[in-house]
Amino acid sequence: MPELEPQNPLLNEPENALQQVIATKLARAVFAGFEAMFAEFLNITLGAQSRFEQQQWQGVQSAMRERLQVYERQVKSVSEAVRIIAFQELHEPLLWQRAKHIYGQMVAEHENQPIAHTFFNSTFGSIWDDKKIRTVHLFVLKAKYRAKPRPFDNLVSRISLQNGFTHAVQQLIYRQAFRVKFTDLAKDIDNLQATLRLGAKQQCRQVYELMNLNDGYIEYANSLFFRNKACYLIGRCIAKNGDNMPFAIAILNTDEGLKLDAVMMGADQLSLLFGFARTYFMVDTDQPARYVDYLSVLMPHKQRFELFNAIGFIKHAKTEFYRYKVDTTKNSPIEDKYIVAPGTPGMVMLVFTTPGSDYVYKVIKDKFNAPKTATKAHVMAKYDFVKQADRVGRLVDTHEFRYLAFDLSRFSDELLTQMQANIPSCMSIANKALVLKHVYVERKMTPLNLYINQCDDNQLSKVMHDYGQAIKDLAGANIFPGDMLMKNFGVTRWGRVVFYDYDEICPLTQCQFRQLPSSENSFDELSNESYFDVAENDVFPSQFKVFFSADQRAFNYFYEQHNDLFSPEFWQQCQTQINAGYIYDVYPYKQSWRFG
Ligand SMILES: Nc1ncnc2c1ncn2[C@@H]1O[C@H](COP(=O)(O)OP(=O)(O)OP(=O)(O)O)[C@@H](O)[C@H]1O
Repeated sequence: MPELEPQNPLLNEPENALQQVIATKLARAVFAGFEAMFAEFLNITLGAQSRFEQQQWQGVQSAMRERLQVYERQVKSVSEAVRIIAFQELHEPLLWQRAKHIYGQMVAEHENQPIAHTFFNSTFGSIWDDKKIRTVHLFVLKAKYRAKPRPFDNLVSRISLQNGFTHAVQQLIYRQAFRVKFTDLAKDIDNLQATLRLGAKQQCRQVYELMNLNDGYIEYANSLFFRNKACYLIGRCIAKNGDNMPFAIAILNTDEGLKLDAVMMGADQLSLLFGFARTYFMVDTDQPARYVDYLSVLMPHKQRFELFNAIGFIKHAKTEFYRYKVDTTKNSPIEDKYIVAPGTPGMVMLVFTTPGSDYVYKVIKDKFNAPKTATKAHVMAKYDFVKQADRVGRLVDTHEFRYLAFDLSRFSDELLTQMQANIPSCMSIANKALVLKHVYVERKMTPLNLYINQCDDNQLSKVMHDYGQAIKDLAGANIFPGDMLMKNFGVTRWGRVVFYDYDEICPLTQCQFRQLPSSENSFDELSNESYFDVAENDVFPSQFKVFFSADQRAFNYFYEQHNDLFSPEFWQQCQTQINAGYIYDVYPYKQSWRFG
């Protein structure tokens, strides 16, 4: 056990010897919980390769859900232990300050110190009333809690180009050990090396020249990245002068065997793979923070919290997000105020952002506008459902925060008025801070209903194609958005359509898709009352046309490409496949990038 620093003023009082003993036990319990959490998380992750090799696609989905439960389960178990250990001193702030200090020393040299810090914060948060939590009890903002980038040399391997680029590419693939064989490795390697050469020629001249001179090397991450039905080999081609081109090679396990399917090159293409609407990767490493450092080198514009999130450390990602939020607010001009998010105001959510921010904040309203009848708990359950779902690149990831503090001076008057009217029970103002008791944070996009106003014909056709494809991808993943109006979808900076309004979302298999019965009496159809019985889960695809009532041009493009969505048969067929256990292929790269 590390010695406590004598200079700590808290520890100089002899009468506190007992508290010191208890604090040490607390710290040890939290540390043991952290290690147990990490081991359990890792064990699930370690199974990813086997599941991939055996094509256990249902198992992939359930492992993903299972892994999402690990952290909270361990926090719960530790907090139960801690309640016994701390007994009547459980809510003694000084005890926790001591425990934090001891814990800080215990994990000072730990490989995963940043995540261990977050675990302490979570345990503390699960015991204390959120209102009483002060940053002095947490590892959050101070510079000393922020991990500096560390070397990642032991996470990667390098292959010299001295025997030629093609040889190095061969080596890169030969070194990957799988139980399943490649169907046509020679062809795959040929495709891969030709595509990498072309990519380097277009994106990174220095790398291209050295490929031709057999100079430089290929570097790759020793751990593979698994997600859904694919596995990714990630690395970069590096020229002698340090210029480099990152890549991610997609490997599929088809019925005929393994196959290299595509390669993404350059930070922008890799970003698509690590996008915020995708499920988390399984990366079998016990050094996740260093992996984040490595990924930051490959994708410098991705924030650390996005990368922690991408590899499944979603709770620690929240700590990192909080730091990012505080820093960006501090560094942004004072005029960059919080305003109501552009677009159609929600009936359920109050949504705000700043013009310069990449994020929106969503708070559930105290009362929902008609015709919404759900409850707060119901809406939260829907957001939870999405968190557990395979988001297939079409559902924005959300991060749930409690008691998130904002700088009050940054709120526009209009937004404050709206907040006071719509979310009074969820906000409190103290001194210079506005605190939200519960808020979701998600990536900002351009709402589709606004996006189409700026589109020329070509862009409109493209985005309508992707809108329909988004609905189809979701259907394939057993998700029915419920409300498919354009205002509920956003367009990313890559032009991808992603859904973000979750209060009516549900499993596709729970819906009943029906043909609209034709009326025997022509007056029936004009009546305001339904002329046939409608159950709560009935859906009439022919009525989806109303989503476009405001824009005939958009409807025409949509209908041209996706008229199957207007018939019940399309949806029923999806249901049959889902019920038969089929899992659709969803590629995080363009069809045209596939090797074929
Ligand atoms: N991720 C996002 N990026 C940009 N704008 C967003 C985002 N999420 C929501 N908005 C904006 O906020 C509005 C309301 O959000 P959302 O649809 O989630 O709320 P809601 O109350 O559930 O809506 P509804 O009334 O349709 O149920 C959207 O119409 C859009 O203009």
